Amino acid sequence: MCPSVPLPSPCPPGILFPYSSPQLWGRAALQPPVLLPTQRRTFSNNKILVELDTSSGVATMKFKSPPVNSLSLDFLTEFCISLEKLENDRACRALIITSAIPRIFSSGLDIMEMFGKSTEHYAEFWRAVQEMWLRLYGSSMVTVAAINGSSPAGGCLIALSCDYRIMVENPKYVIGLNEAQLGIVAPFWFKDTFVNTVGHRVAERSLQLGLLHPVTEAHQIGLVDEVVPEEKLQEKAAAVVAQWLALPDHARQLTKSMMRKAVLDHMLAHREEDIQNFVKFISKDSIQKSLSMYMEMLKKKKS
Ligand SMILES: CCCCC/C=C\CCCC/C=C/C(=O)SCCNC(=O)CCNC(=O)[C@H](O)C(C)(C)COP(=O)(O)OP(=O)(O)OC[C@H]1O[C@@H](n2cnc3c(N)ncnc32)[C@H](O)[C@@H]1OP(=O)(O)O
Repeated sequence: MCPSVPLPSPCPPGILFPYSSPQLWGRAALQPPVLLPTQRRTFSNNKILVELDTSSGVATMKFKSPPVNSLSLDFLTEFCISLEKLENDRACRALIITSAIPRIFSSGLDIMEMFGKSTEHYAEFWRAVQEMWLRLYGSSMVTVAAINGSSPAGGCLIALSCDYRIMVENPKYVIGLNEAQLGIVAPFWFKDTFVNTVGHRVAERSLQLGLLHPVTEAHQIGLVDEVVPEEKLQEKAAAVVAQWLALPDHARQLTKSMMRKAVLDHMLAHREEDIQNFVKFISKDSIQKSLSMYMEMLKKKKS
């Protein structure tokens, strides 16, 4: 597996020698020595911007879907395509997810995708939500959420699915699984992801009350790992990634898989049933009414 490569000393600049240091362990290190003409690769669509620094193996993904980065079917599709590209890119070992929209990380699932649509549409939408979670929670990359704004429900799920969460210190920002406040229910795999992060008791109370936690409280309950001033966010995220990348990828990845496997397997085993449950639940008149009232409330809040 591990080729023994004679290392010149010092290494010529711009040339990557596999296994030369812990920082080079992993997918990037499995490649033969290569010249690095450019160190940055960028790809973008109208919802998401991704920049991969091929020298460090770290990609930064920025959500840029105004007004609030809501997770529409289009957004989820672009998100999954971006994740797949990075996962299959041997030069990429870590991903930082953040937002380009001021004050909002993501407003969660796009409520309009769950309102007044056909059962076929609900099924397609829910499959896309599942796919996003399966890819992110099951990612072999180091994943860090750099949360620079509010992050309710599906937005919180994205953060929870990462390996580490850093949130900007701002009394106006909130994060949590607030589904109960909308008159809907977080599905079992949202709940499992939450429980795996904050523990059963905290999750039970927070979910039943549909709480959106201010940043300091989110830190206290372990929903976010660190709180930093806005201007330190990217620097902190890079430092955390460097710490996690200092370990050999295979050991970290196998450990991650061991910790998350039961929850991922459970969802995969019940995927079709979960879609049917979602479609049945969301199509109910009472649920449609709750969503409609919630959207009204959001609009009234503005005026
Ligand atoms: C028992 C079996 C169960 C099986 C499973 C069944 C159940 C289903 C589970 C579904 C899980 C759902 C997960 C979700 O993610 S639901 C979405 C939850 N999200 C929210 O509650 C956030 C709502 N939004 C806000 O609180 C605020 O908008 C804000 C994000 C804090 C931003 O505030 P602000 O900057 O003041 O902006 P506005 O409120 O003025 O919003 C701007 C426009 O964006 C629209 N908007 C906001 N959020 C959403 C959204 N999530 N989806 C769609 N649209 C959204 C808002 O209405 C404004 O639109 P307008 O300009 O046209 O008025």
